[in-house]
Amino acid sequence: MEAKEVKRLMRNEVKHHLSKEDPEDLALKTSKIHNILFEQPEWKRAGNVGITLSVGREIDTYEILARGLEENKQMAAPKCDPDKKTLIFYHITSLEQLEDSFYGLKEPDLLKCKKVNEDDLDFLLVPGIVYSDKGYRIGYGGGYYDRFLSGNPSLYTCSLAYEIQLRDNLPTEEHDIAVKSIITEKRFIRP
Ligand SMILES: Nc1nc2c(c(=O)[nH]1)N(C=O)[C@@H](CNc1ccc(C(=O)N[C@@H](CCC(=O)O)C(=O)O)cc1)CN2
Ligand SMILES: Nc1ncnc2c1ncn2[C@@H]1O[C@H](COP(=O)(O)OP(=O)(O)OP(=O)(O)O)[C@@H](O)[C@H]1O
Repeated sequence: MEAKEVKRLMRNEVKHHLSKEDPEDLALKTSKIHNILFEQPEWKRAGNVGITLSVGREIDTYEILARGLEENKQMAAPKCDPDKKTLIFYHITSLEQLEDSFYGLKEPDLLKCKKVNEDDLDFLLVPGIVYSDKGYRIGYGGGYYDRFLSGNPSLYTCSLAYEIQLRDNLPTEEHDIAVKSIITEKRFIRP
């Protein structure tokens, strides 16, 4: 089977698994993950953080946004260009600067936000559905983050995941770029 097909199956399997989990259980795990994140030296040092706005069973990032703003960090969220499959980050200081976008996503409203210089980001939270302890990940299949990271190779990257999202032997393709760290409710993984 081709890597693409295996990725599709694994994505669906983990999504299904997540949909069966008890929301209260997940919320407890989320708070453990947040606490580990906020203790991380890279987070503490970061002045300019890129995050997505979580939807559905993704690990909550709204609390991360709030915490970052409290800690006087510049927080930035991406706007997708669905044709080119690229991401452009914009500074956000309030939820009022967000609007509903395609695919059920919340994205910055360009009329209300300033564009971020990619080189200024120093900490990027990378979303995904399935992860390996080598730092490889499977996302929604847009290739948005692989493309973004290939242009920003030295950026510090971190993914948040429940243990049940980890799998051994993820298929990898030439373009896949591993994240530098993964935080689960049980551990800090630095591949
Ligand atoms: N909360 C959140 N925001 C995020 C991401 C994310 O994973 N989570 N992304 C992480 O990258 C980007 C959005 N990723 C996307 C990836 C694919 C499609 C999409 O159009 N999917 C097609 C089917 C794709 C396919 O299977 O070929 C569709 O459903 O029509 C949309 C958004 C940026 N924002
Ligand atoms: N750096 C890149 N340059 C060109 N095409 C790319 C690049 N990275 C990924 N792609 C294309 O994007 C498609 C989707 O990639 P992949 O399945 O790895 O996405 P994903 O990691 O699940 O999604 P995302 O990064 O949006 O979370 C691939 O088929 C690939 O052709």
